Amino acid sequence: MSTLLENINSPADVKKLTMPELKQLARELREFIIESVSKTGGHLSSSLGCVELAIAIHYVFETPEDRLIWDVGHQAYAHKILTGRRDRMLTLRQYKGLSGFPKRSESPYDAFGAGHSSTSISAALGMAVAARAQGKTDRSHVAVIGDGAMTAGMVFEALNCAGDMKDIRLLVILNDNDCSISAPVGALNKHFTKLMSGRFYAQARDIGKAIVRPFPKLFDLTRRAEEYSKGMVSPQSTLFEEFGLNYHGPIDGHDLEALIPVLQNMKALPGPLVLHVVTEKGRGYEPAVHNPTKYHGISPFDASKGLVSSPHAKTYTEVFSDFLMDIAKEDERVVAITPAMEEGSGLVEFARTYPKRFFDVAIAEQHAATFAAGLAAEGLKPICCYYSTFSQRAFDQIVHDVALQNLPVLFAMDRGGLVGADGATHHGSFDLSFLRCIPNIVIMAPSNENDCRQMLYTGYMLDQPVVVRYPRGKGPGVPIEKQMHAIEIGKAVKVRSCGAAAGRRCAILAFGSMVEEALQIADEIDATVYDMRFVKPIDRQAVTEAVKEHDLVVTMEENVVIGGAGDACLETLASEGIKADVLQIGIPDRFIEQGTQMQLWHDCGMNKESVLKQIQERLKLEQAEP
Ligand SMILES: Cc1ncc(C[n+]2csc(CCOP(=O)(O)OP(=O)(O)O)c2C)c(N)n1
Ligand SMILES: CC(=O)[C@@H](O)[C@H](O)COP(=O)(O)O
Ligand SMILES: [Mg+2]
Repeated sequence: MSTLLENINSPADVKKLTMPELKQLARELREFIIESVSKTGGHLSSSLGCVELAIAIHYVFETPEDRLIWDVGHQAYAHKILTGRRDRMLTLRQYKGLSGFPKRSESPYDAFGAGHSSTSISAALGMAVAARAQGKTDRSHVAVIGDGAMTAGMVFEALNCAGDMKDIRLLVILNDNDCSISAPVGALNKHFTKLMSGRFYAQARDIGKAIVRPFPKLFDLTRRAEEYSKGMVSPQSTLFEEFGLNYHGPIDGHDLEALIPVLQNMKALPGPLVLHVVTEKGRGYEPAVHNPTKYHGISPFDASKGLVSSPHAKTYTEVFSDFLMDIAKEDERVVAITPAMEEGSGLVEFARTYPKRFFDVAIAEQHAATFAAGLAAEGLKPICCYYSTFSQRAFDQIVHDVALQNLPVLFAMDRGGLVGADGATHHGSFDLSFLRCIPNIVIMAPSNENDCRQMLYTGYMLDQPVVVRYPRGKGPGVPIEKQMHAIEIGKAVKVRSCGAAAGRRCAILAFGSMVEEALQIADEIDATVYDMRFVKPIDRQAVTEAVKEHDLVVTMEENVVIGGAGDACLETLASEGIKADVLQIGIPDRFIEQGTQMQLWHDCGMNKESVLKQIQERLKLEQAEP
């Protein structure tokens, strides 16, 4: 039987539908998303919550001419499906497939790329100002942003700027599902909760329906919409109004009969506007409604059974989590900070056991670093947990507030390297480069689970800023010593020596996640391998020794080559006046898309076979030289 969804190839097809058909479309979209994400994995709960929003926006606005921006972009699956990408949804987040986020190069309907949160209002404002400058006075600019994403400082920078501009066409849709990845935190959430009080919510629905027909002339419409908004807002002023934006809502974000007329009316209004919609994360899939956090970002699963967890070797995140629990028990000065990544960073048990020593500061990476600096300045032992990619936001705070004052903040830097399906926006490709240049910081990169634990302990013991950087997922599975001990700072370990009979001698200086692969390569060509352990301070002795005793030195790291750990080796050699043949393996100077970690290593020339080939070519070349 042919379904409505099968005949939707663009928003123009959505516009032709009647209200009952639009409702039917919402049901079909949900079924499709559940079925499709169960095969590909992805951000299920958030996308299920945005089905009606996507339908209503495409029904009312003239996308792609009207600009639509999804904040973070993890909730945009319905948008992707409605804008001609239904047939490719099974390639979502796969190598060379559809991105899990909106992406300008993927579709003209993706007005702005995303992945990191809280950028949508700034970008939409920029577009609105550009439209004004170009005389495109009819063009609308819509930013859809979640209650979680609203907590980031950047949003307030954007609102501060927007509220002062009355002659632009900007509509911010606050998609409030009372949930970030974890439970929402902070004062802003309380403000939203107040606005969601039942009385105003009910009123909004009625008004939304009341103004659906007949459409009044523009002037009347504007006046009525203004009155309507005044009637809807709570007696106390909303934060948005204080910023100078015209606030409407809250309304039911699953009620197409309310959403569509309200959006139609707001489309006609000038100036910066906010529409507050209330949605349910995971809507339509009971396990996700019941546990939206668990179903926020998921691997493929059996939709009939839901997610089933199976026993597995410890991930680096779990190793960190165990360390944190052990050290927190010993030292009550230990506190942990996360910018909204409690689950992903392995902090659930700590938060439950030590609620007063746990700080989810919402999506506020910058604040997290300076907050940690303040805690450290007063003698606490803050452990600040970042995903590498999100720590990019905190660069100045790490430099100016932590490192410059040499404060003992331990940064647990998770997801260092290529993360897989989230792709270009989420790879932890740059941290070694941008952290290594900061004075006072010690940077360690474990090559296995036990080193990770001991390095975290070493970092905790030091009286200065420390980064322990580890990858997403599992390590090689070595036994983990319960006993913790500090390791020698700046000391590499030679983990394999090439045999006396080796011809052209090769040494691999490997960092973190690349050590295991370096050992496999070394077995094939009989090479020496150093587990460098420290990116800063680099083990100068190991680097010079490797060069003196070998014909070729190879550096291997899961970071961009530019400015990375390999460059630290080259700088050492240059400062000693030593010339050497060094082959640098790492992430090349381009953005890497999504795929499995293995596919991406291959793509970057970092997998075993490609590295072997590069080494062999270099060794042959050397041999050929007189
Ligand atoms: C800068 C940054 N920090 C952290 C994240 C991880 N992250 C992705 S979605 C999300 C929660 C967003 O909550 P909300 O905006 O309310 O969207 P919902 O999933 O509830 O629809 C977080 C913390 C991110 N994408 N970007
Ligand atoms: C959308 C977003 O930024 C997060 O949900 C991210 O996808 C989580 O990644 P992990 O799966 O590595 O925790
Ligand atoms: Mg939310």
